[in-house]
Amino acid sequence: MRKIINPAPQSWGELVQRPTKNLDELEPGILETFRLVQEQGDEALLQLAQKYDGVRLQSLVTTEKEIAESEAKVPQELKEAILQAYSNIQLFHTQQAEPVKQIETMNGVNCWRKSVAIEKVGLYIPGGTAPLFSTLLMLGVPARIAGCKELVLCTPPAKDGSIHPAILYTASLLGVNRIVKAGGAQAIAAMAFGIESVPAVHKIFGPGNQYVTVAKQLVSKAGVAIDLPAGPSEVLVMADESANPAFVAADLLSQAEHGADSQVVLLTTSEEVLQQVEQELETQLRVLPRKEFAAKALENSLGIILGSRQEMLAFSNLYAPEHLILSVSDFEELMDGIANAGSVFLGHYSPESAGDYASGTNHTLPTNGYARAYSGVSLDSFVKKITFQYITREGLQHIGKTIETMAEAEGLEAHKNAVSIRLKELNRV
Ligand SMILES: NC(=O)c1ccc[n+]([C@@H]2O[C@H](COP(=O)([O-])OP(=O)(O)OC[C@H]3O[C@@H](n4cnc5c(N)ncnc54)[C@H](O)[C@@H]3O)[C@@H](O)[C@H]2O)c1
Ligand SMILES: N[C@H](CO)Cc1c[nH]c[nH+]1
Ligand SMILES: [Zn+2]
Repeated sequence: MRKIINPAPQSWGELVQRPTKNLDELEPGILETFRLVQEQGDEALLQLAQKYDGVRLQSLVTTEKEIAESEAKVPQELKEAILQAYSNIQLFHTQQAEPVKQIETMNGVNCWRKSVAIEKVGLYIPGGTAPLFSTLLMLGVPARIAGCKELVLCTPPAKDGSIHPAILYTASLLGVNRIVKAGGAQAIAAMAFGIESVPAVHKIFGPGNQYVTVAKQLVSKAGVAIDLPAGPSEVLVMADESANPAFVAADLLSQAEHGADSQVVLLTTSEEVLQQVEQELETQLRVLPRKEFAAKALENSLGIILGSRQEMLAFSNLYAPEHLILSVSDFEELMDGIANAGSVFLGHYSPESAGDYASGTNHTLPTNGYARAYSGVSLDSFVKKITFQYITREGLQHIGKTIETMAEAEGLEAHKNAVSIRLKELNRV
């Protein structure tokens, strides 16, 4: 972790840059993958599974038999945990449904807006280095609440060609329609363009590594909707003297272990806290199974001492972290000043892992500073909001002149006439 003491505000812009490769560097390789998928369909996915996942697949689509057999491979304790998380995520996301509210803007002019499900959605579930079945809950539960009809899932296969049983078990709970053994940019291309084994979808969801995230951004330029750029995980912790260094280190490592390209940031006003957290990082890292990933991510990470709580808040807002933990006393004082963050964890007993798995909030969140403008996945992500209007005869007489005047001023005579022709008829009656 790079240690920085009281950096001048002019240098903050550079400090908030993430260690990930930029779009220009990744784009040529990913466009080549798109070309292969568009030209060769299934065959390209089979070849790329061999190249990137080290597996020679017989078939891309998971069979009913594989799905049925997975049930017995998931321990009872894990099934119960998945069901508990499912229930909390369902409760939290169900509350996001907007009631249809009809507004009469003028007498007889009635307007309303209704959420209508996106029919075909593609769910990318990361699996390159860990089988993130929790992500399937985060995407599948709101998709089902919204009423999406067709759920297509893509996830990279293991070396033996299988999909992790917990992913298959969760997919069964959600009634996923098709489970495809494909990861990376090729999976995103397949869901965007459609190939023999993978139907084209209307919107692609889900987090992933840099390749997956850039691939999603590129298909969105080609007209397929995506949820948001949700790339390598990150967390920023603000810690004061009240923080427990062991808790802070554990939270930092929880996101560092996702991958070498993750970044974690500690902001503190106390040199002593920074030292203690560094010691804890060393101790906890030693016994971590994924220490290679975490150690690499820590090399790209920052420990920054700032002059005040307000400075910490200002830096955090500029950084716009995916996850923000306020490990400070009186977090209430800072809370309202948060302008940019994907998801916020308050106090000393709200570990980030709670949001990753089971508290109910969504863990598919904007990274790389996109939290300045994007929200994480929610029920809204799975619907279009369609507006309706019903204007009565009386209503048209009230609003007609306004429309005619504006249309005329824009020089759009046909627009004006669509009103005038009706008003003439109404005035005859
Ligand atoms: N922001 C969020 O909401 C969120 C949520 C969960 C996970 N994540 C992130 O998702 C990521 C998961 O990454 P992962 O790698 O474990 O799984 P992944 O499924 O995202 O990526 C694996 C695929 O990447 C492709 N790939 C690997 N190396 C490649 C290369 N050199 N060139 C081209 N393609 C290559 C392969 O096709 C492979 O199947 C992590 O970075 C994690 O932090 C983010
Ligand atoms: N922290 C990840 C989002 O950045 C989500 C996740 C899934 N499993 C564990 N963590
Ligand atoms: Zn996580």
